[in-house]
Amino acid sequence: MTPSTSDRPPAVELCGAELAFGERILWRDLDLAVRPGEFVAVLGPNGAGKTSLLKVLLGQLPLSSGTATVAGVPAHAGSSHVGYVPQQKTLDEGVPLRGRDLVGLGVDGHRWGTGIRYWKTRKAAVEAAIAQVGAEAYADAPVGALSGGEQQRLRVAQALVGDPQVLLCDEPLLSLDLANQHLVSSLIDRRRRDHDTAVLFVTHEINPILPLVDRVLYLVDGQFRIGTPAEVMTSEVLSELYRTDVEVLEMRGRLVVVGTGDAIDALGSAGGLRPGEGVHHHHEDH
Ligand SMILES: Nc1ncnc2c1ncn2[C@@H]1O[C@H](COP(=O)(O)OP(=O)(O)OP(=O)(O)O)[C@@H](O)[C@H]1O
Repeated sequence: MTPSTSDRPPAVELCGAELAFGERILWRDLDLAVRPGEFVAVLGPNGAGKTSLLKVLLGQLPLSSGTATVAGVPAHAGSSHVGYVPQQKTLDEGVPLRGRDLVGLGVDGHRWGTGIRYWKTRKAAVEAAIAQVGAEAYADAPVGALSGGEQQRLRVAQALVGDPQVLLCDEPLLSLDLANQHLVSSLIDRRRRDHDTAVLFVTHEINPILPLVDRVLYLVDGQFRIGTPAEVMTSEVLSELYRTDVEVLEMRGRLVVVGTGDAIDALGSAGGLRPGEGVHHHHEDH
């Protein structure tokens, strides 16, 4: 980290944050300051409140107490400083959108004036975002005809088109093959390195992004830990969080977590690892 990075205000800041639904507290006393350009992985089992955390930062869910600040202002819906990359979902063949139309949906042009000037700036921003993800070759194809990986690259472009200071990613690698997982995560990594965009990356599987992760926020049943992967992804810390014996094994640069009761165990211990598997909690589609 350069000194100039630490001098700047955090890209995302949660202070004493609590989120509860009725009696049920998802998390409380959460303090987290994400630096510009920092890559934070948000991990935890189903229902821990990972997606809800992103919703708070997107201004779609209010905190029960505490504050959430994004790019220096309270989290609010429609912020042009925030880009959002959702899960990969296959778009129907019949969807009458071209790649560049999908990217254009990410434009929030109120900053760009009106009339001709608006359209010129908009077009340039869409082109730049398409170039950032290397999608020029299929930007004019109907999105329904594109592969899952190509669609997901366009969704990253859609998230980048507004030149965000913060990128919120909700399992963006889900159902992508290994090559596309690598491609999409490299795009996100390059964005934060080139533009100092902070990244919050919700995932059930840390291995595909492990080399990129600066810090981990691990949420389990109201408890959480924040630290580097080496600090958090240990048998001791995860056993404390899950309140049961959990073992973290390192195998050829990948982490395997055994004992959480999640499907992670089946993947980690039954029959050995296949490529692309590792720390992998059970996942249901939303
Ligand atoms: N608006 C709401 N009202 C009541 N309960 C909610 C609401 N939104 C989410 N929840 C509950 O909060 C819990 C956390 O949901 P969330 O989607 O944040 O979990 P998650 O960690 O992202 O889980 P997953 O890994 O399954 O995606 C869930 O039990 C969910 O049912």
